[in-house]
Amino acid sequence: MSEKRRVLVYDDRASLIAGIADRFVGVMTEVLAARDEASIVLTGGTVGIAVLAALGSPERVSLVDWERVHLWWGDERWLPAGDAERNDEQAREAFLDRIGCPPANIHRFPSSDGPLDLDAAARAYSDELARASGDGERHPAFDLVFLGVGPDAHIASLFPGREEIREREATVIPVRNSPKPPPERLSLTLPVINSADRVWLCLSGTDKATALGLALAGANVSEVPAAGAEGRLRTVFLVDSTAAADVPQDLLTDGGVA
Ligand SMILES: O=C(O)[C@H](O)[C@@H](O)[C@H](O)[C@H](O)COP(=O)(O)O
Repeated sequence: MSEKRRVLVYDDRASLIAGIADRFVGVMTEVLAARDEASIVLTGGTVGIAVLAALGSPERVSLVDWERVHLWWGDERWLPAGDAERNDEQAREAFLDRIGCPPANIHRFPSSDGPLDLDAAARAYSDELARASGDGERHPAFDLVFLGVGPDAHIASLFPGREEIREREATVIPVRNSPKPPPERLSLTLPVINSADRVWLCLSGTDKATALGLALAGANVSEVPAAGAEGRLRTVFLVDSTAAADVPQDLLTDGGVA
C-alpha cells in the first residue's frame, strides 16, 4: 500500500465512526495550525451523517475551530429546502446547529423549491465554487473530501455506467434518473473531488465489501466510480471489518496517517 493510499480497518461500525471523527479532528488541527481557513466537502449517506453526529458530540464539538472552516457538499438531493432527505438538512440535524460555523461558510446546494431549475442550480453552485476560490481558480483548494460509497461503488452522485462519472469539464453537474432516490440530484464531478488534498472513502457493512474490493483492485472507473477517487496527498479508505471481508490482506493496513 503506498503512503498516498491506505486502507484503515476498524472492528465495527461504531469504532469506524468514532475513528473517522477522531482522525478528522487531527487533520483539522494540523490544517488550521498552518492556515487561516480550511475547506471541507461533506457527504450524505448513513456513514457520512453518523460521522457528523460524532463531530457534533459533546466530547468533540469544541475540538475544531469551526469558525475558520468552510463546508461544502459533494452532492445533494434535488428536494425543497429543509426536506429531511436533503444531505444539508441531515447535516444540520447531525451537527451544524451545534458547531458554530458561520452561516456564510456553509455552502448549501440550491433547493428544488427555489427560483432555479436543476441545470441552473448546477451552474449556480459551480459559480459559487469559483467565487470562493479567491484566486481565479474554478473551486477552492479543498483540504478534505468525505465520500460515502454505495453498494454499486458510486461516490457522491456519480453512478457506475453513467455519463456523469466521465465528466471532466464541468465542476458541478445535474443528475437525472439516479439509481439511488431521489431521482434528481446535483454532484461535484470527479476532477473536483480529486483536486482535494485528502479524499476519504467511508464504508461500513457487508453490502460494501464487493465495492471496496473492486475499488482497491483498480477496477475501471466508469464501472467502479470509487476506484477513481484519489486525493492529491492522501486517499484513505476507512472501513469496518465487514466491509473489508473481501479485501486481500496485503491491501489492508492498520493505523498510519490519514
Ligand atoms: O446523497 C447520497 O446518498 C450520498 O451522497 C451518497 O453518495 C452516499 O454517501 C452513498 O450512497 C453511501 O451511503 P451509505 O453510507 O448510507 O451507504
